[in-house]
Amino acid sequence: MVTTVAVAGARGRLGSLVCDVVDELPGFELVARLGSASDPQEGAAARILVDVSHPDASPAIVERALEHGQRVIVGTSGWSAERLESLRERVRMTPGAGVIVVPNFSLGSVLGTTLARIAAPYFDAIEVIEAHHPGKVDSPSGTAVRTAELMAEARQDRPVEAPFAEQPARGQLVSGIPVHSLRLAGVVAKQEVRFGGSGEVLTVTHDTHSNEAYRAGVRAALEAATTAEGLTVGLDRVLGIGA
Ligand SMILES: NC(=O)C1=CN([C@@H]2O[C@H](COP(=O)(O)OP(=O)(O)OC[C@H]3O[C@@H](n4cnc5c(N)ncnc54)[C@H](OP(=O)(O)O)[C@@H]3O)[C@@H](O)[C@H]2O)C=CC1
Ligand SMILES: O=C(O)C1=N[C@H](C(=O)O)C[C@H](O)C1
Repeated sequence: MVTTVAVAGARGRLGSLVCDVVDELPGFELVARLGSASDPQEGAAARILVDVSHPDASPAIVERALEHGQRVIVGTSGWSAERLESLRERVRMTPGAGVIVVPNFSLGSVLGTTLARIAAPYFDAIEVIEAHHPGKVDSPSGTAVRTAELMAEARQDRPVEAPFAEQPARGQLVSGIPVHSLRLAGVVAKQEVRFGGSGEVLTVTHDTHSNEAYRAGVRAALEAATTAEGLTVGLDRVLGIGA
């Protein structure tokens, strides 16, 4: 049986890669390439809706897909812990619904976040620096937000040291952890988590050099979406890393 797929944000940087992956994946068929001007009903018959659009548009796109009874993969940023909590409740109330939210489809990135989460309880000074291409519309990145939230959770919300955090140049506090965003020509995506200790600094760095880094994760999410039920968050969960 062929699994039909619609992609919201199909003409974007990530969307065009997702369309490529669907086209080359046996057993899947791309039936709708949706953009900001598409009729909301277009693609409603597809089994899976992949949302890789815009953080402001994503909640309504996901809600519509759930109303259509579609399985959903979300790659769009902006899904903070708070947004995910209401999505979890929405999915719980919808028998048979399956939603996979993947803040970052790159294996290296998700491993970097896992390592940062492991280190977080052992250092009281933590800062995140993320850099992206200048076309990125949001900051901080979804990956940085997710990493900060997971580190805070691993510390059982024991606050980090963030002296002078009220000064604008000290970054934006996410779950109490300062996050600094750079938007620079020449960069695709990069994240550093710096842990300050007594006489030492540990840095967990991940560099994305091209969108190809997302290909395997997109493929894994598509395969998982055919059977996934409930809300799954993170490529680590899709791949069973650290499970
Ligand atoms: N999870 C991950 O690994 C990754 C996530 N991302 C995230 O994915 C999102 C998209 O990034 P990127 O591809 O670089 O962005 P782009 O700006 O290149 O593409 C976004 C696309 O979304 C479309 N769009 C905007 N609003 C809507 C809407 N209401 N319905 C349908 N389509 C819409 C636009 O369509 P149109 O052209 O028709 O206006 C545009 O083509 C961002 O949130 C980004 O952070 C990016 C890379 C990796
Ligand atoms: O916009 C991007 O490019 C990316 N967005 C995601 C994010 O906000 O974390 C994932 C990756 O960093 C690339």
